[in-house]
Amino acid sequence: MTNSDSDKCWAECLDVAVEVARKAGKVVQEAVKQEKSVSTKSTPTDLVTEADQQVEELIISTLRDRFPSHRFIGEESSAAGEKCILTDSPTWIIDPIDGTCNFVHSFPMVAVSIGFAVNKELEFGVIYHCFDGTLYTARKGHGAFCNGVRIHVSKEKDVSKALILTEIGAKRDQATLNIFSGNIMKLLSAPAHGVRIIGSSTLALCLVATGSAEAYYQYGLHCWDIAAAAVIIREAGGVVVDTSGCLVSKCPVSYWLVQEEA
Ligand SMILES: O=P(O)(O)O[C@H]1[C@H](O)[C@@H](O)[C@H](O)[C@H](O)[C@@H]1O
Ligand SMILES: [Mg+2]
Ligand SMILES: [Mg+2]
Repeated sequence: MTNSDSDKCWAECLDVAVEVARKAGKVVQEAVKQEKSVSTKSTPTDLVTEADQQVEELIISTLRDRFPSHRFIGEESSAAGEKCILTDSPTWIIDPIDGTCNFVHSFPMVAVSIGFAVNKELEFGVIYHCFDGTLYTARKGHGAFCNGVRIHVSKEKDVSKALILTEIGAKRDQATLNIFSGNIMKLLSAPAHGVRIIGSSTLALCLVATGSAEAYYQYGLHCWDIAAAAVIIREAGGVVVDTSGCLVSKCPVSYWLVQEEA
């Protein structure tokens, strides 16, 4: 496939991703009003609902019909035991409901996140805010957008003039809580203008991409939380780094314990 052919192809995939994200977002909008059947995964605070599973099934089946040769990595498929295998094949990396705890409580910070990688490089990301319909998109080399308007990260470099976003994640053991609270104390003593936890890593990362906050950090994020957002952050002029401060240049999925096919 020539460069211009693949360029056209991934552009078409992005259009389909936007269509599917909106469709899935509408299902979430309806589901949030219904009675929810809530269960837990890795810890008592790692919630999952039937809606998470149904929305992921809707996204993957729609995309698989359109692109039968593509591969899929989904949060709930992974929870059901499917291995996350990243190869050079076109791969969709999906978080059907990001902010499940918020969804359960009808707290209005819930998103559908669809990332897309080829040759282990992230090509584009789509994040749809299920409550207010805001759509964040970005394609490698083509900029990042919020509802079609170009977005850019904040220019602020001084932590004492920064608003920082983070998430605790699902672990609540004492060691994790000590690290988490210790980091917040350090930031508040900097003193950062503020630290915020909104309960959706993808929407938090989109707020960084729009310049509404200076940084986001979290230990233990999954690839489906960050795949789409990484493209949006980079195309908005930001960087994605690992805990040692090194740039995560390849697709984070290959970075995070994803067994590469032998
Ligand atoms: O499970 P979902 O898809 O809701 O994603 C959330 C993660 O589970 C949290 O660990 C993480 O802290 C973030 O809240 C992230 O949005
Ligand atoms: Mg998530
Ligand atoms: Mg999720």
